[in-house]
Amino acid sequence: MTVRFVDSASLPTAWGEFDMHGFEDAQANKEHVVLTMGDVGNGEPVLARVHSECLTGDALFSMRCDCGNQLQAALEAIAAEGRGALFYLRQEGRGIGLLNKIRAYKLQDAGADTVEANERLGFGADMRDYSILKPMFDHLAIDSVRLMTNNPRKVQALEELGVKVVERIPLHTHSNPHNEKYLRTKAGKLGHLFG
Ligand SMILES: Nc1nc2c(ncn2[C@@H]2O[C@H](COP(=O)(O)OP(=O)(O)OP(=O)(O)O)[C@@H](O)[C@H]2O)c(=O)[nH]1
Repeated sequence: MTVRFVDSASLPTAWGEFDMHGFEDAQANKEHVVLTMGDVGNGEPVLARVHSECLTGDALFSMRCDCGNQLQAALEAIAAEGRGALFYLRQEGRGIGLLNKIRAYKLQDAGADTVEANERLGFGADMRDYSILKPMFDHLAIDSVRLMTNNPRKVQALEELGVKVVERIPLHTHSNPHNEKYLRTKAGKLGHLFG
């Protein structure tokens, strides 16, 4: 893994002023970003969100998933505390990429669920690799977090990297007719904790 810190700048947002840190994975040709607020390196557990890229949900207002709402809720929660970190990982489509996600959506339009669609395309249900987080946590001197997620595998992945997850904070957003099946499948097949 060759992720390296590149640079920082301020990022004013609707939820307040964040510091934006760039990381480059030259090997994978990926650029990742971390937004922080407050002193995250002081040894106290950090309110954190590890968010995988979802262009459709995060930027194009899609209601097929819960990604955009979770992203906003996480930034709001960090701003409300005045301290925290959002790790925005370029792992679109649970690691299969944007074009394959569009192919997966087409299969879902024809009746497949989100896991079956991945499998029909020859992928596992979740192709993400969280090891890219390690150099980011090290650079920011964060070793323990209160993690906003419904995904127990994310908690496990961080623990395996040596980051202590002192608390898992559920991140539930409103469902809608377009994402109900997707959320049911995440709970039923991917182990996400809802309710
Ligand atoms: N392959 C595939 N990826 C999807 C689909 N819907 C959303 N995604 C991707 O799923 C990922 C969701 O990432 P996160 O919100 O960080 O993680 P999560 O596993 O849902 O867990 P939480 O922390 O509880 O949100 C993003 O990369 C989305 O692009 C889908 O139907 N198929």
